[in-house]
Amino acid sequence: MRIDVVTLFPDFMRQCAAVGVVGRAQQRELLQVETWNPRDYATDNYRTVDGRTCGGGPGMVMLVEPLRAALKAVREAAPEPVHVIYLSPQGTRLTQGRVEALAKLPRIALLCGRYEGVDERLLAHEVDEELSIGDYVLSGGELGAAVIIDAVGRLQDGALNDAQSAEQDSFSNGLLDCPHYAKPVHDALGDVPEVLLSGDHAAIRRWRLKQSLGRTWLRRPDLLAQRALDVQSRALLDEFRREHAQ
Ligand SMILES: CN1CCN(C(=O)c2nonc2N)CC1
Repeated sequence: MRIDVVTLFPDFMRQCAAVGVVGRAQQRELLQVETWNPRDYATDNYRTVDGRTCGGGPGMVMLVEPLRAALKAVREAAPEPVHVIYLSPQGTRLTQGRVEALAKLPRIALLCGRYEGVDERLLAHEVDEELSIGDYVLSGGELGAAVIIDAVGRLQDGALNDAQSAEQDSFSNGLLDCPHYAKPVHDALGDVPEVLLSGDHAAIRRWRLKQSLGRTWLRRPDLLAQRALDVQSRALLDEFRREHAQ
């Protein structure tokens, strides 16, 4: 998969994509991340990329032309069609389901706005999707782009080793993750739950599912409402609720 990032801070984005699982995915050529700076497509000697907002008011707006020229270069850089995403609080909230769909595409481009944002005409004609990483205001789209690069990059086949992919499965079923423990088994802070030391893999799977269901019920009931539970999950959640009520 190829991800092209249009950003005024290419070094920052390259560093974000160079570490950990995503960095390894790039080394293994499972993922390619390229950056494009709109300043390189500005038409004046000052490499201007922003202008005063029409109608007055504070702040500046990113100009159409440098971004349009940068996106043209992105599209021409490889043959596959590009799905262009603009990061913005006005976008659809990013979910794991959307991440999994994006991870299957051959290419995406991430447009990172700064200042007050991007001229609406550019968004209307060049952007396929607006996505938000949350209901808060950042200084630019780069952190949202980094989130997408990480979440999508780690899903590329071969990016995660077997142990890590287990962790991913526990969330991708729409539930919060279960608790995790490492050594020592007994610690001043408490003990590791007995079932995890039992070697009974069926019991461990049940315990982890029960904890995920219970945590989701307690912390994110909205996620649970979106999800049909099978007979076993319903029974495990009822058990958790009874124990929690005591
Ligand atoms: C112009 N710029 C404003 C700030 N911004 C965000 O707050 C944001 N991006 O993705 N989710 C978000 N929330 C990115 C775009």
